[in-house]
This record gives sequence, C-alpha cells and structure tokens, in this order.
Amino acid sequence: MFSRPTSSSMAFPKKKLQGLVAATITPMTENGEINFSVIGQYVDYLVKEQGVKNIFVNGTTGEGLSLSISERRQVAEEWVTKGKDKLDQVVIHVGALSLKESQELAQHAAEIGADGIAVIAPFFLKPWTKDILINFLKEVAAAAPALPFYYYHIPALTGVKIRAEELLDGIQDKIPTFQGLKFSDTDLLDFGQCVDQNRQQQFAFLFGVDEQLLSALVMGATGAVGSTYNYLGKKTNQMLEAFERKDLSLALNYQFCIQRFINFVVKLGFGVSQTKAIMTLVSGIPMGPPRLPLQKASREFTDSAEAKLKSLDFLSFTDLKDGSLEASS
Ligand SMILES: CC(=O)N[C@@H]([C@@H](O)[C@H](O)[C@H](O)CO)[C@@H](O)CC(=O)C(=O)O
Repeated sequence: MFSRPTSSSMAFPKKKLQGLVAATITPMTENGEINFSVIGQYVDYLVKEQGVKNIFVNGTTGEGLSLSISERRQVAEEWVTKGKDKLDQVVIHVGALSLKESQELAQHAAEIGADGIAVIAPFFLKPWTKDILINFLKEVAAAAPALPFYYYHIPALTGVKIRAEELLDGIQDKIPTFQGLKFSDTDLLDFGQCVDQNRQQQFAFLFGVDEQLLSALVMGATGAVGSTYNYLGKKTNQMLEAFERKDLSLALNYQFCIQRFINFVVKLGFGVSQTKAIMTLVSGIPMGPPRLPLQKASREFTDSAEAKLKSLDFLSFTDLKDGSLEASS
C-alpha cells in the first residue's frame, strides 16, 4: 500500500504506480498526421489483450519530442479521455528543451486529469550538475503542484549522465511532488542504489530496459515502463506473477524467452520505427510510419520479426511451462 504522508495541497493517486506501464506509440497516418481515431481501440487492446492498465504517453516510443506542443496536448488529452474508467493511471511525459513549454505541458496534464507527469533532462543545452538538473525539474513540477512527478532517466538518449542515485538524494525536499523514477539505463549499480537509499520514501522505481526487467525486480523495481509491453505485456505479466510467487526458474524462462525476441530484433536494428511495425502486426491496429528523422521499418524487418514471434509462440499467448526453455529456440 502507498503510505507516504501527504500534504493537503497534493492529490496523490489512490495507489502507487506499479506493475507494467506501456510506453505508448503515437499512431500516425501514412501522410504523417496523428491518427487519433485508433486510440480508443488501442486502450481496449492493452487492457483486454495484454493486461496492461497503465500508460506512459509522449515518451520516447511515443515520439514525444518529435511532436509539436499542440500535438502533444491533443495526444495527451485523447489518451486520458479514452482511458477513463478503463486505465488505472495515465502518466504524461512533459519534458522539453524549453522550460516554458515543459511547464505548459505539465499544467495542461493537470487540467485534463492525468495521473502524473514525467520529465527527461533537457538534452541540447544540458544541465551539468545535479543541482542544476533539480532546479529545472523543480520548475516544471511546480507548474502542476497536485500531480505526482517522475524523473525519466535515459542518459543514452539525453547525454545527461548525472547518476540517478545522486539525483534522488534529498530530492523530495526540493520537489515535494516527486514520486518516482523511470530508469531507462542498464546500470544496475545505480538503479540498485536508488532503491537501497530510498526505501523509506515509498517511491515508484520503474525500470525501463525490458530485456533486463527480471534483474531489476531482484534489485527492487516496483514496476516497469517499456515499449514491448504494448505487445508482450501478457508474457511479461506472467513473468511478474512467477516472480511474485518466488518461482524464479519460471520467471527466468519468461525473461529468456522475451530476451530471445528482443535480441533477435536488436540485431536487425530496433527502435521506435520497428516498435510501430511490430505493434501493427501483433495488435492489428495500424500504427503507421514514424515521423522524420525516423524511417519506416523495412518489409524484411517485419517479416523476420513475424517469423520470430511465431516461433516463440508470442502470437498465440500460450503459457510457458517450466522447462520449455530447453525446448524453444
Ligand atoms: C531506448 C528505449 O526506447 N527504451 C524503451 C525500452 O522499452 C526498449 O524499447 C526495450 O527495452 C527494448 O530494448 C523504453 O525505456 C522507452 C520508454 O519507456 C519510452 O518510450 O518512454
């Protein structure tokens, strides 16, 4: 249970953000406009077919930084509207290079009834110290004083290498709405220390490297945000359940199986464009092409990914049995 003391000015969520959070794709039409018409269907698909009831909107997978501010507002609004009474939590990524734009988006997220906001480090003119980064985040958080705030740590993309463990040290004194970390990095020492040093705070520790989630669960991750939960949510939920039951051998089977797929596509070249193609294939909902500078995934990629998904039984959602690790390729 979420038990952090609350101040009267803050509307904390009924419950802590935990479990799987799908980093949503922004569906687009063939001519590059946002395809709002499929978002309702997308919500139903996540909930009914993948068992995923939390979403992270306008992040990396959602091409948030490639959208205009007006588009980001409309996308956020559509997900909140279509997710009402269906989703548990809708977190909006409001990070931007301009503090003012970020604040505008944060305020907007509060107005439309989102459940939280997340922010990456500005990545062109960069903050070089922890204190400067905190100051930036604090100014954004202050624009939505009633919304839980998450820091989105993704150093490989932002180039801001300030360790999350350092950043979290005393963060709530500066940002009272701080409620958790989305950690999209493979440094498990940093992640483990974030958990170890902040257990008392009841923060959400959301891991963002899907192929390594089991290791992060061992380190104390309380949830996960990722692109593959759009179409491998059900499989990953089975892994979470096995971990919860302390059946580590079965949990490892699931993680290895998921790794086989991710390893396969990574070798072919994997990113947001390929995520769009795989999601279209698995869900049947057209995600469309990505926006420039990204390029549409090739036909060869989609065919190979489909064959791999079939060979791993990922299109039929059958349960893995303990020992199937040896049987599958
Ligand atoms: C760099 C990147 O896109 N990482 C993904 C992962 O889900 C990633 O696609 C997955 O682990 C496969 O490598 C997420 O961390 C990104 C994410 O949550 C987001 O879209 O904001």
